[in-house]
Amino acid sequence: MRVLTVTGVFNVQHSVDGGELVYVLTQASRLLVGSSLNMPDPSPFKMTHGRELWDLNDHDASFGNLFDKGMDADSGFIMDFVVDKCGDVFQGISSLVDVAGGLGGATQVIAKAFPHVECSVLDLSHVVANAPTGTDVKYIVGDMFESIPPANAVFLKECIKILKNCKKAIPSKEKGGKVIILDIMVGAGSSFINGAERDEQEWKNIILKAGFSDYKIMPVLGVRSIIEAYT
Ligand SMILES: C[S@@+](CC[C@H](N)C(=O)[O-])C[C@H]1O[C@@H](n2cnc3c(N)ncnc32)[C@H](O)[C@@H]1O
Repeated sequence: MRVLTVTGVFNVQHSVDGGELVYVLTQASRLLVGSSLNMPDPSPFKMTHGRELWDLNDHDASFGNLFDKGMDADSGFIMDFVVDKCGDVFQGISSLVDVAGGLGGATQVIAKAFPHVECSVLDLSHVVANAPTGTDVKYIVGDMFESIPPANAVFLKECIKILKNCKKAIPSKEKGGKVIILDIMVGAGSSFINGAERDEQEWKNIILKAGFSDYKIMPVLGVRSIIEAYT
């Protein structure tokens, strides 16, 4: 809700009795609302397609392809800003694996900007099958829940479920190891992931709970930030 408030979809008001915050529609979000505000369960996506998003990607090749290309385009766009504003993050790294990196839109930008970094993408077989060939990026088929190939740095964009696995794949901070997370952050450091909002304190909790000892946050563009986590 905080993301939607910052981006103008809702306004926040205090309730008349001064108690809980109340979210109200803005002129923009009124355009999105039909006759009812009730959100159906199962989700509209599942009702339309018969499966949740991630399920469909695997079962419908043309939909999966479209989704992967969309993510790829978004990664290419945002990574130009990351390299420009937070390029230091990739200095001193010798190898990097982009976990669940899709078609490698982000990794391709990193590989071009930092040719000394040996870059790989880890993703599922049906995604890697469509990955570009003839580039400096290596594509690895694998399951991030099982294991992550060892690298100096692990890169995650919009996929933080497997932080503990990522920690196992990198060396210590002293040896240059880090996990680099690119995700959405709003306002004074809160973020939105798969429907959950996280402010800086919540990020800190997640990172420390995953066993990391320290972290650093750098804003990139709009609501996106880079978060570095160290062992
Ligand atoms: C939201 S997309 C993100 C793609 C890419 N990181 C980006 O931002 O452009 C999620 C990716 O996770 C991959 N994925 C899902 N489950 C996975 C698993 N168990 N192991 C490896 N990759 C997985 C999907 O195939 C998909 O490419």
